[in-house]
Amino acid sequence: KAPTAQSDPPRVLISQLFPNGTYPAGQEVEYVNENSYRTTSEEKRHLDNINSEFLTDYRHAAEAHRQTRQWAQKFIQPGKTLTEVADGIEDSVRALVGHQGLEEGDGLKAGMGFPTGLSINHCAAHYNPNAGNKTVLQQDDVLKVDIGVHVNGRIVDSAFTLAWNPRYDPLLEAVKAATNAGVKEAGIDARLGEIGGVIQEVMESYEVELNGTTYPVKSIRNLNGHTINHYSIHGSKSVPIVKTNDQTKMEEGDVFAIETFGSTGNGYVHEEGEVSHYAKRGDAQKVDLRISSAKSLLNVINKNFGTLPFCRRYLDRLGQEKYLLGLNNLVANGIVESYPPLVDKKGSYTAQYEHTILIRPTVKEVISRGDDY
Ligand SMILES: O=S(=O)(c1cccs1)N(Cc1ccc(F)cc1)Cc1ncn[nH]1
Ligand SMILES: [Mn+2]
Ligand SMILES: [Mn+2]
Ligand SMILES: [Mn+2]
Repeated sequence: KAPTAQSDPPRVLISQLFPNGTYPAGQEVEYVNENSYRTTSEEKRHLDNINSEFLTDYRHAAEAHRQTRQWAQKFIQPGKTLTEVADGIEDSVRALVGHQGLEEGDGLKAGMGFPTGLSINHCAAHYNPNAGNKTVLQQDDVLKVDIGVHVNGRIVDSAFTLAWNPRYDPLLEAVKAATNAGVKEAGIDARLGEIGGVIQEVMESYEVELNGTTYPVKSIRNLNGHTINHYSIHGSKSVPIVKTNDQTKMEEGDVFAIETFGSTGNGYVHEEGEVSHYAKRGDAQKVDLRISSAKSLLNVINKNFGTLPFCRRYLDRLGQEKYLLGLNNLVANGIVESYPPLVDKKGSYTAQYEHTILIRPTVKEVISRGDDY
């Protein structure tokens, strides 16, 4: 008899839990003021209906995201290694969307949208444990869990923060509230700089006391939300998390990742440490590669990831060995972009919350909304 509930760890296909192929909608929020006509407009509803595959794939990926993260929120505890956490999350996502990603091209059908972000304390983003990493989660750590799930290239990019010492609660509350304020402000014709101002206002109304010193929570001013395109995790528009005079407006059909970061440090990150995250550039021009290992590696990247970001562990699981020289050559040639860890100052603590929202013709849909965040 087909299972009707998710297992622990999650291994039941989402498509099995929703057999008639209709997946749960995210949080749908009506547009307001001069855009309120869109709720009932025939033309806008038509535009929505001809986009039904897009919507189905997005809702499919979002349900896999929610079920994986709700398991992860219980599984992730001090004493676990980052490798165990990354493997647990990625095994679940791939099982739920039905693609292990081991045959050529399988990972392009559905699977991880990008490397699982597992960034600790002053590290805010783009950290994933490379092979041999022995890092064990500690009681006083602040861990950002940033999970990407895609179905047919429709990427859900959503993140949350875990901490086990209650002293960090105000930091996590600040960032959760700031992200929700940004999500609320978003909509058709919303100006990106204005959204940044709303986010910063909420974020910086909090403070956190650590070891007898009170720190104001700062928005990390050089991190931002972004548009998401088909098989592409970062599009042209960036959503600032501090006030700017960017008058660019959100438009019908856009997909945005609204992500905010709070910090007890400088409120500014720089690139530092060993790289795990890579992605083939969308605009990579043809280059005749001299190093054969670079040639064969580019082949593997094209067949398994396309322009989806990947990490070293994803190459390891495909059986690739001694690929670093080739990988660094692809980076040096501008064919592959590297994304080093992004860190604030040593000793500081950073937190992140992120949602993916669809600016649909008729309604704003917070596709990654769950009852957890
Ligand atoms: O910082 S980004 O590079 C960016 C690009 C333009 C505006 S923000 N980045 C996109 C990305 C890049 C590489 C990845 F492996 C995964 C994602 C934001 C992000 N990282 C995690 N979640 N969201
Ligand atoms: Mn498959
Ligand atoms: Mn993310
Ligand atoms: Mn993002």
